Amino acid sequence: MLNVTDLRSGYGRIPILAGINLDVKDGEFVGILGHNGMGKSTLLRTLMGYLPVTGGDITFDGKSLKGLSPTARARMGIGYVPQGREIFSSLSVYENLRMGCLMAKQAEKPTIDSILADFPRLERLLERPGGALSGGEQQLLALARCLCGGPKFILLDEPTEGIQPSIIEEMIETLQKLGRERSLTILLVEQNLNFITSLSERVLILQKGLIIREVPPHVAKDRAMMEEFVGMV
Ligand SMILES: Nc1ncnc2c1ncn2[C@@H]1O[C@H](COP(=O)(O)OP(=O)(O)OP(=O)(O)O)[C@@H](O)[C@H]1O
Repeated sequence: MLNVTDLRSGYGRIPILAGINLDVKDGEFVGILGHNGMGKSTLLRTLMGYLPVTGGDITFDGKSLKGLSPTARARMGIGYVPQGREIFSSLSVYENLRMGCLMAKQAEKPTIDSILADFPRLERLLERPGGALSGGEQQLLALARCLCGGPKFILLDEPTEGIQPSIIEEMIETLQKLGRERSLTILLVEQNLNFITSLSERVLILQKGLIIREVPPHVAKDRAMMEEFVGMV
């Protein structure tokens, strides 16, 4: 589905991604683990087209994404939930979901009804302004809004940041269910070991703009092994 070869990108003349190689197959959940500042968000922004590729290539379903706008990539079926959620805080939960449908030209009511069936917590908050939700509820809304666009592949940037543990568990269950029911493929970047290992079939370690190794989830789950092998925890 996604194939990334020797990908380079950065901000102006500052290089951040230094040659990323990565494959994500149809239906896979792949996690990328890395400390602050290692380039996780930069990778997702580059895959979505918000940052220019300065070297290498990205192909999605066999087509190169180079030079395509974020909107064109969204139309190809790539969804993006950025770090910090970026929901519309003055619009209600329902209006936020409508925006997700509008941007993707999806039929509104059936799409929202079907998404809400997987997000019972949001169903109780439909009239509330997005800005009046808790951090975890906003994260669920950002994910639900992204799903309104009908993506087949989702880029998820640190969904657990600043979120209480009970909602993290709910998010894990929701994503597992969505993966099964909607045959989604997910590339997730995170610092939360429990979240990433609960969801990912493979965990890749990103350090200084490079994927330095792949670890199976059972190794990533083991804090002592992670400390010893990767210097991560
Ligand atoms: N707009 C920007 N202009 C210049 N440098 C930036 C910009 N955004 C990020 N950087 C730098 O790029 C590097 C990688 O940042 P990035 O946000 O990709 O890291 P990250 O792994 O996602 O970290 P975090 O978990 O803190 O979000 C950092 O050194 C950061 O300071």
